[in-house]
Amino acid sequence: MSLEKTLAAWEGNTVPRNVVDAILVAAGQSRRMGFDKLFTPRKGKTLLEICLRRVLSFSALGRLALVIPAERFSQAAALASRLGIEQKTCIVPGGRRRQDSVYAGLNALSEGSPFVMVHDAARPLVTCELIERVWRVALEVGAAACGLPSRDTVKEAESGQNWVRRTLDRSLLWLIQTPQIFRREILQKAYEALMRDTVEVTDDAAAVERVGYRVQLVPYEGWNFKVTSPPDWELVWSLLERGDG
Ligand SMILES: Nc1ccn([C@@H]2O[C@H](COP(=O)(O)OP(=O)(O)OP(=O)(O)O)[C@@H](O)[C@H]2O)c(=O)n1
Ligand SMILES: C[C@](O)(CO)[C@H](O)COP(=O)(O)O
Repeated sequence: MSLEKTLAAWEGNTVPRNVVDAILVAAGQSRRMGFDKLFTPRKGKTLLEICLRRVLSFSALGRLALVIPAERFSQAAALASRLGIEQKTCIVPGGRRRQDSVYAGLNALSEGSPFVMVHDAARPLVTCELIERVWRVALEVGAAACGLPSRDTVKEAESGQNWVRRTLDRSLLWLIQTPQIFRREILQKAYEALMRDTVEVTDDAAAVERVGYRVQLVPYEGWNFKVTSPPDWELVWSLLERGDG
């Protein structure tokens, strides 16, 4: 569906279909966790499956690039088949850095829907409502990222040391998360430049910012943390098992 038709459908309160392609990055090495946090099952479920099901509940979803470690191909293919999403899904081997994995996903989805969402599979508590909120903003302004306004005081330290250099104005600081949604051409341009310039970024919005686009932040206070180290593993499963996540 074209951008114009998408906007018209949205204004007419019809939920448009197939307008946001998604890149779900799941090709990290889980070094801080110490075991593969996305593919290791607990009571028969993996965080990857939980996250994927939540992304699939977004009704505007088009195609999906599932970016995984190459050696997990058969597991990912079995999951896609169990969920009945083989037609809409490309399973893509990831790269060394997160940005290489996103770029691999983007290339696999070339010439698709007018918007592309990037989401970390390591944030399995994402909800359909959150994705919709981010998308509404992206639809309006072209580039949107979910985040949490800082609730703590944030200090900058001396490089490599624990001495405080200064205290930052926290009213301006956000902790950035995914999902992040962009007009396709914006993300494409940003990633082409990133790869050409051999620059490293830690999120997709940073790639977009550096080629001159403005990204609007979407505040979210719900659970959407990145499952990174062992305490997060316990927390995420207890939230899921209690039905709170
Ligand atoms: N080369 C990479 C690195 C990260 N990711 C994905 O990007 C998300 C955010 O990364 P993080 O949770 O920090 O995962 P890891 O890279 O696996 O963690 P670590 O740095 O501890 O190894 C995760 O869904 C991860 O699978 C990826 O697809 N490809
Ligand atoms: C994209 C991200 O989730 C934003 O918080 C985060 O930066 C990814 O972390 P990584 O350490 O770069 O994998």
